[in-house]
Amino acid sequence: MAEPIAIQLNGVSKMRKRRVIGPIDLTIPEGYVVAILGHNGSGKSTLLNMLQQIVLPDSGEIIWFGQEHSGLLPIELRQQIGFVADDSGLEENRMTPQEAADFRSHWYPRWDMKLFRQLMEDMDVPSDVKLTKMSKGERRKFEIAAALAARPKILLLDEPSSGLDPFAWKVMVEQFRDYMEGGDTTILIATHIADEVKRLADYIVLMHRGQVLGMAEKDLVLEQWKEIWYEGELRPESIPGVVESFREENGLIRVITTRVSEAQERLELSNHRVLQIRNLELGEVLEYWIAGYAPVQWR
Ligand SMILES: Nc1ncnc2c1ncn2[C@@H]1O[C@H](COP(=O)(O)OP(=O)(O)OP(=O)(O)O)[C@@H](O)[C@H]1O
Repeated sequence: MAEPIAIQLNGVSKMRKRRVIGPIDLTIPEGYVVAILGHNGSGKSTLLNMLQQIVLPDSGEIIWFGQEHSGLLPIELRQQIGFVADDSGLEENRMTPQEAADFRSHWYPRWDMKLFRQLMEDMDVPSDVKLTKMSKGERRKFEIAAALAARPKILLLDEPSSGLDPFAWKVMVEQFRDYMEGGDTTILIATHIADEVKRLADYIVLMHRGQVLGMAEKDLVLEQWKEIWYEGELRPESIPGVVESFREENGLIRVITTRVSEAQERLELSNHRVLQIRNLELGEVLEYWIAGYAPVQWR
């Protein structure tokens, strides 16, 4: 049976002053965490804001759980979408966290006040301070707690850990993981934090200059790219999957390959000694992906 789809974007685009975002074609399967990655200004927030209808697309269609909606999204659907925006809204500024939670509980039918209070306690957020008087990190923690307490089916997170200290970051990651275990929630998370991607994401979507370059399984992205150092004269071009090679000052050859087992076999069969193999870091892989070397297994 085909996997249920949470969100499908068909040719969605938005004209910005400096660049066009899109047209974006993207299918987000239900029940997974999808990390949206890309350089500053690549269009991640615009994409999330278009989903949330904070920004209206100029063209294209967005299909939610198999249904297209023209105009504003129906209330029943909006109530299933949680959002942690890049910058917090103003309307709750003069409220304390509890007042804001009471306010939101009227909007979200599945609101869980017990969970809200528990998360606020776990993240050590002051409860008697107005939101506007909170530090950036405290406010962010409140937004995360409130987004989860709404028990959404879809959670849109725009750099949720921005401003969090490492301890709060760990608690946040655990909360998202716990929440995911409980059901079929779909999370879209725009982030620059490699550890967040490693610990949370199932899939990676890479954006570059307004375009979606592709979507791939995180494990594939992190496991496929290797750097190999070897001794000998074998020409790097004859090694499978090599995308770049370097001759080191000590005479060793260093190659970057996406087909490590075949590369190793080729080296062993021709009696070349492999001295070291390392996984590329996420940032390095993304740069190769942007340069045109996409992960081989596409969705
Ligand atoms: N409100 C706006 N009005 C006009 N242009 C905008 C607006 N918001 C963003 N842009 C432009 O749209 C492009 C994409 O911006 P966006 O904020 O979506 O990128 P991003 O990938 O989220 O970046 P970052 O990693 O810095 O948060 C940029 O060129 C930006 O200057």
